[in-house]
Order: sequence, then C-alpha cells, then structure tokens
Amino acid sequence: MRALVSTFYKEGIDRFCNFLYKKGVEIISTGGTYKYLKEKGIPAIEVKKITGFEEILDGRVKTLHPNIHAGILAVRDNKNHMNSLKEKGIGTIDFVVVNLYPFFEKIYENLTFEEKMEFIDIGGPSMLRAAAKNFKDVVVLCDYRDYELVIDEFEKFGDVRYETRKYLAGKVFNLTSCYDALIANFLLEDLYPEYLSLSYKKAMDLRYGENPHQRSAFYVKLDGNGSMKDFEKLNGKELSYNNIKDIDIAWKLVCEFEEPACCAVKHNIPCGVALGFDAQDAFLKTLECDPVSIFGGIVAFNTKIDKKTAEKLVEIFLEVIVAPDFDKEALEILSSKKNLRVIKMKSKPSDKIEVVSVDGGILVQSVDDKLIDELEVVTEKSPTKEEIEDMIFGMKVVKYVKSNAIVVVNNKKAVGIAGGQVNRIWAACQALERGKGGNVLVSDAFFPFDDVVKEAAKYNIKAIMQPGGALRDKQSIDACNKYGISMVFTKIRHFKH
Ligand SMILES: NC(=O)c1ncn([C@@H]2O[C@H](COP(=O)(O)O)[C@@H](O)[C@H]2O)c1NC=O
Repeated sequence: MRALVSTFYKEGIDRFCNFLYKKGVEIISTGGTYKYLKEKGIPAIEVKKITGFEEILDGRVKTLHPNIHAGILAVRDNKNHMNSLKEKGIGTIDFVVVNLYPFFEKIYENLTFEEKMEFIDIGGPSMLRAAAKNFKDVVVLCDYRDYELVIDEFEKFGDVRYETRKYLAGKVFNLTSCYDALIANFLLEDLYPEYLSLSYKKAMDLRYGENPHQRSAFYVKLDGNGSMKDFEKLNGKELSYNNIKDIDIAWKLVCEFEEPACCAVKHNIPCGVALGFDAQDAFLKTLECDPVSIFGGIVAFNTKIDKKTAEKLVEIFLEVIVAPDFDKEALEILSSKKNLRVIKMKSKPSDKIEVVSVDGGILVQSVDDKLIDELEVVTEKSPTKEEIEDMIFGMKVVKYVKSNAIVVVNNKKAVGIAGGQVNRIWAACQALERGKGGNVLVSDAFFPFDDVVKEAAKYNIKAIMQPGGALRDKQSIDACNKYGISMVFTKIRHFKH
C-alpha cells in the first residue's frame, strides 16, 4: 500500500506517517513534507520520483500528474482500470493525506491581491477530491483531527471501515466546497451572485435551538468581519441560541450611538434603551424605562463597564452582559454570579447583507443602514432641538423593534417601546400607555389614518417622527395642527419582520 502525504501544516503527520510506515505503507510526499518527514526520521519517497518531474512553477505543479491521479482514481475491482495502471507502470495510492494552502486565513492578512491568489491551492483539492470520489478504495484525510480515528480502526480491524471512509470523503467535499466558495466570493465581489455559496465554519454546537427539542449550532463567517465572529465569553454558563440572537440585536442597537448607551433586550425586542453621561447612568435610565421586563434579560453597553456599573448590574437578575470591555474590578463583581454570561465584544457590526430562511429558500437583503433620508417638518409647529434629538434617538431604537413598532421617548430614554403588532394603533396605544409622560413619539412606518395622532394627543405628546408617504398623510398632519403637535417626516421606513 502507498500513501501520498502533502500537508501545508505538518501537525500530527510524523505520528501518523510513522504508524503507516510501521504497517508497511510506503509514503510519497511533496517537497516540504518530504523534508519534514526526513528530519523526523520517517522514510518517504519524493513525489518527483513517481512523476519523473521536478516540482515546477514555484510549486504550482507538483502532484498534478497522471502517475498520481490515476493511482488515486483507479477503481480496484475494475479490470480495465487495473490493466491500464499495469500497462503504464503506475502504482495505486491508497491513502491521501493533505491539508490545503491557508487561503481561509490569508484572505484577511495585509497582502496584495496577487499574493492572496497564490494561496489558492490547486494540487491539494485535486488530490483530495479524486480520493474522496474513490473513497471505497482510498482513505482520504483532510483534517489532522481524524488521524487518530484511522489509526484506531486500522489497529482494531486491520482496515478502515466503509462508513468511516465515506465520512472522511464527505468531509473533503464539505471543506473544498467551502474553500471554493470563499475564493469565488473573493473574486466576484458580488453580494448577490448566480449561485449563493456562503462559507461558514462551526463555532460551537449549541445545547438546543429556540426550544429544547430543536437541534442547533452556531456558525461564523469565514470571509469578512462581523462582530459575532470573535466575541469573548469572560464568565458564565454556555451561550444558548436565544442568547446569541439577543446579544446580536442588543450590540447592534448600542453601536448606533456615539454617547454612552445601554440597551436591555428580551425575546429579541429592546425593552429599555437610554443614553447617559456614563455606563452606570445609562443603565439606571434603561432600568427606569421598564423595570419589569428587564428581569432575566440581556443588557448591552457601548462603553467599558466600571466597578460602580457592575455593582448596579448584579442587583437584578440578568442573563447576559455585553460590552466592549470591563474593568478588572467590574469583571470580578460580575463573575461573582457564576451563571451570568459576560461577553466582551471586539468589533462593531459590519455585515453588508442579512439572511433569513424560508422553507426551501433563503432571503438575502442589504442591512438597514440608513436612518433618515431627509427631515421635513410638515406641521405648523416645528419641534424643538431637544425634541428632534429625542426623535432621532427613538428612530435608532424603533429600527430594532419588530413591526408595527412605536417608541415613546423622554430625554434620551425609550420609555415606551411596543412592537410586533398587526396594526399601528395597537402598537401606539401600548407604547403610549407604557411610556406615560414621554414627550415624543416615533413610528417605524407611516400612519395610514390619523388615529395614532389622536391617541398621542391624549398622552400629551409634543412631537412625532415618522416616514410619511401615506395616502391620508394630510389627515394626520391636520390632526397634529389641531392638537398643537409638531410632526417630522424622515422619508425612510424601518420595517422589521
Ligand atoms: N500544485 C500541486 O501540484 C500541489 N500538490 C500539492 N500541493 C499542496 O502543497 C502543500 C504541501 O507542500 P509541501 O509538501 O511542499 O510543503 C499542501 O498544502 C498541498 O495541498 C500543491 N500545491 C498547490 O497547488
């Protein structure tokens, strides 16, 4: 038996090749791998002895040769195949052990386009794919973590079982398809290509999905950045599916603001959002927005957490705290609650597209990254500077609330948040009732009727911000003028389904 070993990362190959050698398997390897094995005292044959060719074109052509590929692809119980090998003096290759040029990693490094292109492996995937196609006859390994599995089976059964070979072959196509997808996206630079191949790698298996009877795992992108790719858990229980979704929305929301901001989220809906002069102030104001719903919630900040904020945070039951950083003392205080998940975010949201699934398909769209198109005061009365600031604050919040959504704001505090309603008036009634005393009202979409304005007047709302553009805008404007409310159109809708 013969094995072809050609690996970029040499981890584990000495032990594995030593094992093969002891089992009487002849090892063929490419330049660097050959040198490595030789240094480790493991006998191997250089691939050029098999191909009759020196490696050429700076390593672009080393194993791309019929003596290699026919040795891999020949079906052992096909007489014609075996006769062809015999005629040409080609030996079979029974193990292919390859790991690829690190395109996955190099794509992020500060390299030129041409330098990155050089990290596209051609010979490696060709051998892997050939061996995977012929898995009944060839054991193929593209992941060093599988070496032990093969050693174990070989020791136990004197061979590698069919099921294991098939699994290893599946792993190859799983890897090469992802590798190719990344290259395709790198070259196409098109977020909506003909075929959508997304390259994601499993970051963790999750205990369950939205509910305990649902299976789940968390995958992170291989191409591009993204704040959920590399956060760090500094304390607490393992994260759940729902935690990850909530962290994402809470972090996105606080990243809308330059000033110290805090946001509490429950069931993927903000239940309190506030700005403050520091983290503690922002948190205490967030708590005031809705002291009931925050229980068991996720709280996110856009500033470092200090001791005094941590002391306040541990006074109530929370599931997750999210922030860009934590003081040493703050972390100690938060860590005194062993289940409390403390998440350090390392980057701001940067995705350009978002994806949701429907049965049999996925929908792709650009992220909602434009807040206001143009501000137009449409009423006799104009809002004050403070009211405008409060309404812009509210618009940043309403963007993250499921439609139909209304937010009532008082002095940079989202005191009344209501969403997920099947009509706008119900959302308005809830937000106004929850946010009694709020000054301004913000809506994610236009008012089809003047009912929201009439309701707002009952609660003494001073100013309203909404996209405008309804057939009956005039009715709402007239109602505002009647009640002395000012209204501003933004010309941008923020539905969230
Ligand atoms: N061109 C070829 O014929 C070829 N054959 C194998 N490789 C790759 O060369 C690497 C190993 O090279 P070395 O043994 O020289 O360190 C592996 O990552 C393998 O996937 C090749 N390189 C890239 O395309």
